[in-house]
Amino acid sequence: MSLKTILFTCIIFCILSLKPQESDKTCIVYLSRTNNTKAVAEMIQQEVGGDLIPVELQNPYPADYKAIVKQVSEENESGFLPPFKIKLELAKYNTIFLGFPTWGMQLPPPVKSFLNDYNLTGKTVIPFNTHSGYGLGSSLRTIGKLCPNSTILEVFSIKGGIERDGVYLYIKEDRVVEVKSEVKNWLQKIGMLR
Ligand SMILES: Cc1cc2nc3c(=O)[nH]c(=O)nc-3n(C[C@H](O)[C@H](O)[C@H](O)COP(=O)(O)O)c2cc1C
Repeated sequence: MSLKTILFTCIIFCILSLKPQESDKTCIVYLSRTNNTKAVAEMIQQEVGGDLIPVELQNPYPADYKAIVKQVSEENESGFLPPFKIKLELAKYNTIFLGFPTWGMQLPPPVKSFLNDYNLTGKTVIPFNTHSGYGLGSSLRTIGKLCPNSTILEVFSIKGGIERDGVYLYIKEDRVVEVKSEVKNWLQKIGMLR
């Protein structure tokens, strides 16, 4: 083998080993009604890359706040899991950021559907959340129960809107800078920054 061929082989080998493998792929699955959780999802994507995957349902929730609160409460009571509009292709992702608002101090029913329908065994799940000031409720315990064979990293949770009081998107203008910095610190802490 000539020196040229050996050099060429070495260069190709180096390029291939630098290319991210299929199993290194990241996605950011998120549920968002008034775009606060979406804003955080986009900040995460800006820092770590990955595919943004919004949760879309076969039957969207009502626009009216009182009506959605009532429906969610009934679904939590009955254990109804709302079906997704399309089947997601998650096999290629090894790291899944999972974003959701707090609904009724619980994990929203569509996120329960997600964890029930998709097998996340062996994957790293990174939860993030927005709420109107009351925190995560029982969400994290439910995530732990529904993905017992995943590695779950530390959650990021921050105040978003207060739809009840007519405050929809709260993560905007000056608050974007603050939240971006908190997102970056969290990503650093959990070892997700390159
Ligand atoms: C049906 C429903 C129930 C909610 N329940 C709670 C709650 O229990 N605790 C809380 O802090 N916020 C609650 N919120 C407020 C949202 O968690 C908060 O506005 C969040 O930032 C919305 O995220 P989004 O803009 O991504 O939809 C609720 C909102 C809705 C629509």
